[in-house]
Amino acid sequence: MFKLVGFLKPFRKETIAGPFFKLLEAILELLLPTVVALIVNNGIGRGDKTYVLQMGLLMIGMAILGYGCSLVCQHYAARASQGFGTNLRNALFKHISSLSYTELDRFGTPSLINRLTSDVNQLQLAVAMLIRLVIRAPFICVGAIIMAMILDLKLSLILLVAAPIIGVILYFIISRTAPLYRRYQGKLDRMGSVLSENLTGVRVIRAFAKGRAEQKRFKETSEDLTGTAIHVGRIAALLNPATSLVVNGAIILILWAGGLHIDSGSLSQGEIIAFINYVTQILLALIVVSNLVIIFTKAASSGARVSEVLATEPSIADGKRIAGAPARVESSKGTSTLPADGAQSSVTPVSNQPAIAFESVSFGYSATGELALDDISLSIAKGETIGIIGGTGSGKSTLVNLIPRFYDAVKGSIRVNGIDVKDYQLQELRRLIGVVPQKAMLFTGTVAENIRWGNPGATAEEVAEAAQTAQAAEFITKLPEGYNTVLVRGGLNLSGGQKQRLTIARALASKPEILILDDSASALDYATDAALRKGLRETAGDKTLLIVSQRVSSVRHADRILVLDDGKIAGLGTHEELLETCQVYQEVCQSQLSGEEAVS
Ligand SMILES: Nc1ncnc2c1ncn2[C@@H]1O[C@H](COP(=O)(O)OP(=O)(O)OP(=O)(O)O)[C@@H](O)[C@H]1O
Repeated sequence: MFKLVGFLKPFRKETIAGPFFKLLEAILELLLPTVVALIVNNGIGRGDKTYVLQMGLLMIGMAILGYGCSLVCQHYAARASQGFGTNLRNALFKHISSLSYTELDRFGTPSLINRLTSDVNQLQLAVAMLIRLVIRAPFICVGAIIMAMILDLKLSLILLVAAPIIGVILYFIISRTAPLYRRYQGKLDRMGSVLSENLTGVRVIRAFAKGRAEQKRFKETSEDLTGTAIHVGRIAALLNPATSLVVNGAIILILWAGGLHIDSGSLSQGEIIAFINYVTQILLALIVVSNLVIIFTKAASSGARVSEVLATEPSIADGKRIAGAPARVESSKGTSTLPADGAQSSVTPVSNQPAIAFESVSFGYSATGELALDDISLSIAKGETIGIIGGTGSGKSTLVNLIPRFYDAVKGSIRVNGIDVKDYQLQELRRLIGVVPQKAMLFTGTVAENIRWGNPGATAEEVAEAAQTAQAAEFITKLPEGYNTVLVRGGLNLSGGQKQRLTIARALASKPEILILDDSASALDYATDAALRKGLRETAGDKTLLIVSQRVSSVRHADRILVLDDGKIAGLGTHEELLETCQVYQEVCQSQLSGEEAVS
């Protein structure tokens, strides 16, 4: 939590000067009732108009000066809070970008969005209040009590009794609202999650006519959130009336006791007016303090949520190997050295080293849960095309996600070009691998910009070539502006198959050594899928290709096919070999291909 204070460092001047000017304003405000008392006693009481005029002008001067001070403070508070918010948001975003899928899965997207937006906003507001009011309100409270004590010590004892009562009220409210604010933020995350599911899955919801059910689910989540907000609001709402009650009670007592003092001549009329003015100032300041308490209680829970993300260390960090430095590779045939050759890729394959090697790899998504991959050993030669097939949930995506270290294996090791993936700099490793995920994801921008995304230096010819291989060139040329057509919001204006082909073109344009297609041609018709595989084969060169698919037709022409079943290897070989030896593969083929197709 204290780490967050560091984000205020660049605004040291504002955080010191802001409260200083506010303090000047508060001093002027504290002096005003005394000036009023002087006007009443020395001016009005004695009928001295000149005195009243002079002191009146002094009051106006003090008010203008106070206003000026307040404006300067406001300016500093705005600069510091906005700057703090921007820096914190940027740092949080950068940190979130560095987290691995494991941490991102743990927090969940809606919660991270809430932490980046509403929690940072809450902290930003707290900073503004910190500069504008945190010093001023208590200063006015204490100052007004001191001024009142100077005026009449005995009368001010009433205030000294009222102060601890207010302290108890504040403690009662804070101790009850703080946990509720945390619960409220959690429920806000839950509502974000329901909202996000509904917006992204709107087509499915409509197709299944689940609109009503989803509206009901959203209403329930929303009402749950509202219930907590009302509950916490009810407790927090006690603060102002309770404080007012105590202070007004004190005012009544002061008026009663003050009246007696005036009668006895120990207090003047001007002084009692000043005294009541001070008590009113205390009341107003206490109302501000009460609201500050609510703002800071909320900010404390937001701060804890933001700090939790910032304190989360990415479980997947860069390896020891410095990008560009030669790497030592241990193999059964001895140790060789990988030369460093600059930014593009410092990893030069060592002869006889497989492009990818899994050695007794196991993986589970949670430390205690089931294994999604169990003891996988596999070696893929450079330039080889491997098809990966298996039922849903058999571990196909999990297996390929371990290669670019989206997740880390819990047991065993994975080597790329003979080097443990954990030894690579992440950027270097991921530059070697092009991944086309199951869900096509494009960005706002032109078609060409999207294809160039992984390789901004790609020439127009390279972009066209990648599109051609991905079977995207034809539909791109038919778009209104061809390669300059702007894709809106993740490619909303494209069909599922078109989006998939563009994501494949994007991966190809970055010229990876290893290309992983994770069920990324599922929306293509059989003819286009076949043309895509032909294009990939013709242009592959020594590129290693991993094709994950549910369709036998997509993998049957691969050099070898890996069959996964419940996280384990059920078979590995050519289509023909597996038809002979692997029962799982036979069953998949039987369910998809006619007898003739299967053996042809
Ligand atoms: N992010 C995740 N968190 C927890 N469990 C997961 C996660 N992703 C996948 N799993 C689980 O891991 C197992 C393997 O999933 P995986 O996505 O690798 O299967 P798959 O063979 O690619 O399936 P499909 O063909 O349906 O995409 C499944 O049991 C799945 O429920």
